Amino acid sequence: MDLKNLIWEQEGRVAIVTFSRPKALNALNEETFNELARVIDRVESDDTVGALVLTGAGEKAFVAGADIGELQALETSMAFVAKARRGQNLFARLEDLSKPVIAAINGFALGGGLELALACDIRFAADSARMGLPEINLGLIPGYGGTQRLARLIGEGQAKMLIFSGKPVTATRALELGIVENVLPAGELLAEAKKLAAELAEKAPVALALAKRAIHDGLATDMGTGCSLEAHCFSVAGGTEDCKEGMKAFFEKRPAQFKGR
Ligand SMILES: C/C=C/C(=O)SCCNC(=O)CCNC(=O)[C@H](O)C(C)(C)COP(=O)(O)OP(=O)(O)OC[C@H]1O[C@@H](n2cnc3c(N)ncnc32)[C@H](O)[C@@H]1OP(=O)(O)O
Repeated sequence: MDLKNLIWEQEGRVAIVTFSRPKALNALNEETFNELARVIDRVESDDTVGALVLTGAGEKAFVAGADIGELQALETSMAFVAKARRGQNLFARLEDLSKPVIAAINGFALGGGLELALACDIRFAADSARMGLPEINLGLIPGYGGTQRLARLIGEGQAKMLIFSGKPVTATRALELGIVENVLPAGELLAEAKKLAAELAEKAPVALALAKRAIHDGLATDMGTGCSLEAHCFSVAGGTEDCKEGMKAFFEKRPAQFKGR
């Protein structure tokens, strides 16, 4: 892909996208948002891609937030609303991808950078990484979904601790809080994230997409409605050729060959 602030690589069925704005610690500007939207379109539509890994260029930062220079240039309250909605809508599209998205947090994930990671399905962090929502120090609050996703992920009190204080936490503390699912030595982070992505990319694509849908949409509703949604996703998966192949492969004691239908 022809990109300036992102680097697109593909290894087998895994797409690896690296945020690369070295002079701004990979901060998210409008141009990067436009490119991320194109990447999301590509991942969703490209059947050769079964999973996506996001990471940051360099050792210092994953993504150090929204571009503060662009925020400083905003002059009206409606401009701030538009800025927030732009990021919220883009991250919602990332979260809505039918394929698994793994964040490999290689360094600072601050503000919009952590909000980006929170819109991913699974977060791996380097043991040297630090993450937080420091917008309060700029007289702002998180604006790309961070107040909503973090509170749902780690609970209201812990989310308030991070958002009110603006203080970053270490990767180890992030693991304790449930912000990340794994912490690894920095030198092993990307390899392990790609390894998991490759494993997930070989699963039955429709079943994996339905599991993601049932979990995500179920959390937005009550248990009864969520279980009803699960039953319908279960039935759709049950009607796929891949389900028939999976069960046939089990009895024939061989690996299943899933085709995504
Ligand atoms: C809705 C979402 C809102 C938001 O996300 S608001 C922004 C939230 N993020 C932050 O507040 C983090 C801002 N960055 C920092 O606090 C620091 O950076 C770090 C702690 C990450 C690293 O500090 P250090 O090691 O001293 O590096 P350095 O000199 O501050 O940064 C290197 C260059 O990167 C630029 N930069 C860093 N973060 C951003 C950013 N978020 N937007 C624009 N530029 C950024 C700096 O200005 C500087 O540039 P130069 O070398 O020209 O002085």
